[in-house]
Amino acid sequence: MMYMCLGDQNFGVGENDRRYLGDVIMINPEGEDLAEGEAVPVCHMTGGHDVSCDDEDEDTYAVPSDIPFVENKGDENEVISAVRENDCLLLQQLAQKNVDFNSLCHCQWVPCTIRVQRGDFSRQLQMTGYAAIHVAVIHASIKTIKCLLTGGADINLRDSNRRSPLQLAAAVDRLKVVRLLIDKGDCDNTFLMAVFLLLTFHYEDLVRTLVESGADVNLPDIKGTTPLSFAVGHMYPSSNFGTDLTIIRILLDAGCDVDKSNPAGASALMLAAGLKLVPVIHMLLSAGANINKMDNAGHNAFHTAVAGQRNLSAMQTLMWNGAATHTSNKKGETPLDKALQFGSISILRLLLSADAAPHRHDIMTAPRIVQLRNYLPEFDAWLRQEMHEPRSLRRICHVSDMAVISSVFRSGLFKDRVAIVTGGGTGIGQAIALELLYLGCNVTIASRKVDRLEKAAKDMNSRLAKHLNAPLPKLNTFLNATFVQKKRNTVEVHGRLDFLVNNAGGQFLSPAANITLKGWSAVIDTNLTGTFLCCREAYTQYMKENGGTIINIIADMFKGFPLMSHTGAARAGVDNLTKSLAIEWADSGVRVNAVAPGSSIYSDTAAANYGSDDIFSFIKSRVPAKRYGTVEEISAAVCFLLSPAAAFISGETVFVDGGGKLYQNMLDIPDHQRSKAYTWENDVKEQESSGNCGPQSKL
Ligand SMILES: CCCCCCC/C=C/C(=O)SCCNC(=O)CCNC(=O)[C@H](O)C(C)(C)COP(=O)(O)OP(=O)(O)OC[C@H]1O[C@@H](n2cnc3c(N)ncnc32)[C@H](O)[C@@H]1OP(=O)(O)O
Ligand SMILES: NC(=O)C1=CN([C@@H]2O[C@H](COP(=O)(O)OP(=O)(O)OC[C@H]3O[C@@H](n4cnc5c(N)ncnc54)[C@H](OP(=O)(O)O)[C@@H]3O)[C@@H](O)[C@H]2O)C=CC1
Repeated sequence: MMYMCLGDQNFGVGENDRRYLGDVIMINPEGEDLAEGEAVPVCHMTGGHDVSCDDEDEDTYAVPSDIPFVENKGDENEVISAVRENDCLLLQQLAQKNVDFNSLCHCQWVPCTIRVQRGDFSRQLQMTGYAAIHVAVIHASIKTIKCLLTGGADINLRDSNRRSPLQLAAAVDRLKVVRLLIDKGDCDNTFLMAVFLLLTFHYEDLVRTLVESGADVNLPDIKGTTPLSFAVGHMYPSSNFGTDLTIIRILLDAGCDVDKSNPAGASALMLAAGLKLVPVIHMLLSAGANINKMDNAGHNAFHTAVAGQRNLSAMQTLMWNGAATHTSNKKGETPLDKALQFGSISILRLLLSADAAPHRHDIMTAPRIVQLRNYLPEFDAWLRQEMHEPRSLRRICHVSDMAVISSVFRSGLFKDRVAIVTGGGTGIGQAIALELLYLGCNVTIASRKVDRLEKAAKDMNSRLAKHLNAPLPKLNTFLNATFVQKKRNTVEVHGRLDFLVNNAGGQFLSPAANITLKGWSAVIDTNLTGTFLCCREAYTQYMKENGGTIINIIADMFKGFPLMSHTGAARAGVDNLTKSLAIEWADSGVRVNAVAPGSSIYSDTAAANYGSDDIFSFIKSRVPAKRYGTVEEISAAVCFLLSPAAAFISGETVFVDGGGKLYQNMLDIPDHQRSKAYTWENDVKEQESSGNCGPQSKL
């Protein structure tokens, strides 16, 4: 099988990539890593040729002189020879004689390579099996090309590498020829070609113009490749930023069918998963891509990510978004089977942590795993433990299910006090509300969903009745139409407000680049503005005159919060607000503190917010304690800070995170070469290339 070389980057093409990429692959400028079986160039022309044709006048004879000629004169036909000579007269005569302008040269081909340099780009092009039109778009003048087309040359004719004239013209950077061919409008799926041009030369305007003029953005090429999968298939794994993502955005906005498959049944999401394009995966999922769509062989995107190996970040992203992690392909193989074949410890860890390995019986004895166990005693010990430890998150959740209630604090500690716990109907907030009630406090829980609040209140009351050997404190629920309204109501009901626990909050996972203004505002309003309003009302309505204690639940965003930038910003705001209020309101006897749970406090509702438990299993591996935190552990810290034992603590943030903040960041950064070192040598070179106009500020 021949592979077509269009670009300048190296995908490290594996079997899996080939299946999806068809006959299009990238190679690096040195031409390394060519696919196995590819023709070896015997004539290798190199050189820094700037072949831009911007000064080419279409009616002149101008042909970029520095494009190396395709060196193959074997048995080229007379049409090709005329093209090489730019002999329009001869071409006209041949046309009159009805000579076929479209015959491919089938001779003893000597494949040869043209290497073209344009700015930082370098690409090479292997020529085999071409016709006059292919030679023309590389070597001939515009006039000759027009002659050829008038004489019947097919504008869409593919060379034996299936390249169209338009692709070739683009590959050697003959911009005027590109424009001529596009203007002719006959090119096969011009839109797909335009996407190629955008990828290669950043011709964004061209794509936008075509979209505006109603191009069919879903039209596949003759091999069934759609513009979207073409774009995704040509991206480089570190394409986190910049134009590459712009392309996907343009295509999606233009109405590309996000799930359209190629003939192998593969969707753009599968390609992105196989190529480790995490930001692209996010974009496609946000655009509604079917995460569990299968190709003809029964693989879904998760299979593809596993098959791509070293694709942990892609696998994690898919897992967090609810991908099925243990379905079988048509051969009956699951992702775990692949991991066992590869003997990949990291993939195995990931699958086990996510309970994606139901066929455990064969893990210990899989040949590659046996080898690894023999070589790596630590791995062997870890695996043995994994095999014997119950791992289901559900089971962990049941442990924390608060069927019983207890507290390390003395009973009656908060007797007759009054608290508001926002978000008190679920997870952490419910645990705080329950412990406060258990310690004698009257509590109002508030949130958005009235049915949830009422169910929670009923449940909490019945549990308290079983476990509290004292009169039940009051438990109210309040549906917060606005935070302000909620506070008024509570103050009226109990006549006092000793404690405010701002626990309500949340967010959704998303790369920052994809967060809409509405989404950003929703998270900032809920977590930062909502907390501020609650604090303000508690203070102005009651605590200013009577004192009180406020606890703000934030999050461990102190190393940044990648994929949760909105909440990171909001919670950092609350962290600072806590300090400001602690000082401003100190003279009213108000203490204000924050509690920062690590990102590992499991509750059903928290997990449901992310569509699955996977995010929590992943996080566990990044917590020094190597376990989930419990809602009781957060509640205990809150009760301590509310208690007199913390009377001298204000403006503080207490981390309850198993040491997580000292350990790893949640996001692995893919390998990349986008960080350019500053050295004096580079600095001098840069000055020289910019015309040496003296020292320039870098700011
Ligand atoms: C590396 C990762 C580490 C992860 C660590 C995890 C640690 C943290 C754990 C926790 O915090 S657990 C607590 C989880 N619980 C919650 O998050 C509570 C529920 N959450 C929400 O209700 C929402 O997330 C909310 C946005 C905070 C509040 O939503 P609100 O009701 O005010 O607005 P909506 O009408 O629902 O949405 C408005 C707007 O926001 C955008 N948006 C909302 N959800 C998503 C989403 N899942 N994906 C993308 N965008 C979303 C969207 O623009 C919405 O507008 P419309 O499009 O609906 O018009
Ligand atoms: N679990 C964890 O690992 C971590 C949690 N946190 C934070 O701890 C707090 C509690 O989370 P957790 O218990 O785990 O998750 P939950 O999803 O169970 O809790 C979120 C609560 O907030 C309420 N809520 C959300 N938005 C609003 C709103 N706009 N107005 C009023 N109430 C709202 C929800 O109720 P309703 O839907 O009825 O409105 C729900 O009761 C949250 O702020 C969370 O972000 C921080 C770090 C880690």
